[in-house]
Amino acid sequence: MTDPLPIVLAGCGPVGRAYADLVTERGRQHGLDLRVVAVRGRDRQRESGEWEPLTDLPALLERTGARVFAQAVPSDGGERAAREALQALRAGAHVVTATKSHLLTHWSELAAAADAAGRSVRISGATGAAMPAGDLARSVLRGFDVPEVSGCVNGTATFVLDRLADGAALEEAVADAQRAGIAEADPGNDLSGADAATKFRLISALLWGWDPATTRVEAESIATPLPAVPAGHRLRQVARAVRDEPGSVRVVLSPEPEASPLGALRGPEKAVRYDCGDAGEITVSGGRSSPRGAALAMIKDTLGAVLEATTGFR
Ligand SMILES: NC(=O)C1=CN([C@@H]2O[C@H](COP(=O)(O)OP(=O)(O)OC[C@H]3O[C@@H](n4cnc5c(N)ncnc54)[C@H](OP(=O)(O)O)[C@@H]3O)[C@@H](O)[C@H]2O)C=CC1
Ligand SMILES: N[C@@H](CC=O)C(=O)O
Repeated sequence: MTDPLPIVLAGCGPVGRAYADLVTERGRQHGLDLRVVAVRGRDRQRESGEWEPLTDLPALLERTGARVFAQAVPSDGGERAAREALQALRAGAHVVTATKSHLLTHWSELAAAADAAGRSVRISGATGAAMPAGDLARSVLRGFDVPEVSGCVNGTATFVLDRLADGAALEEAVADAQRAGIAEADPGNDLSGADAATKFRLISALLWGWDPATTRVEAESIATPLPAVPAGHRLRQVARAVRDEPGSVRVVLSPEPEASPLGALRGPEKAVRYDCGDAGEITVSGGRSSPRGAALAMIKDTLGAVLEATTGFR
């Protein structure tokens, strides 16, 4: 077993709690002594015992000797997520995040801070929960010269489209997705394609170095009545980016053959298909779309950040 590896965790909602519950046990399986030494909420934090008022993050990171800063705070565009991730990198901690919004706005700044500090930013939890689509884009397909990537990365959309095809009303299908813990409390970004576009802006950044802040999005919303679908096909919310059309992500409702990787998805399943040119097509699918799935993705990233000598987003 290694020396203790202290972790400061921001966010104790469903994802943060599942991460805190599992990270020590999963670390031990790999010979690492991972310990969450402090948890931070909106206005409060807990080091040991009682919750206390929130203090300055850099001082907390220094006092605890944190090696990892794990983020599972709302993807609501607030400036605090970006500020704290930058503070953590400058303090010498790796950043592992399921939070998406600051990655869209501060990608370049985070990459520069991570490279300067020799630390990683790992974002699997933000690019499809437990499905390792981000890992393929980040490192696994290196050298394959990928010209195109497409996929269904919003579990709510796949679930809702199938329920609508079976005759359910939109409100009923969305309520079912919320009860199943897939749809957000405000499902607007799930239905409009904005969440799928966000994940593809991040995947394209990992794959081709595009800056998510300047990536343009065109997205088609799920709304009834749905377009007609040929026999043997299922309607899917498909996100797509093409290497030779830099800085552009499209999300469309597309009929996919039932036997194809995207048409065959069921419930909240997700899949990403990488066209790898001469290496052929590679599709990754599955992985739980849930708070526990996102927490496990963060744990995988924590182990990767600590065990692998990479810096920045790659
Ligand atoms: N749920 C899922 O399946 C998935 C979620 N994600 C992402 O994971 C993140 C966490 O999601 P979830 O666990 O549902 O939690 P929430 O997004 O509901 O966040 C709740 C936690 O964040 C804390 N919080 C609220 N505002 C801030 C802030 N400004 N700074 C720091 N902490 C804050 C709250 O503190 P307090 O307790 O004090 O109120 C609470 O502990 C989100 O960004 C989400 O998009 C990613 C993939 C899948
Ligand atoms: N609401 C999202 C959850 C994860 O990002 C989805 O439906 O995929």
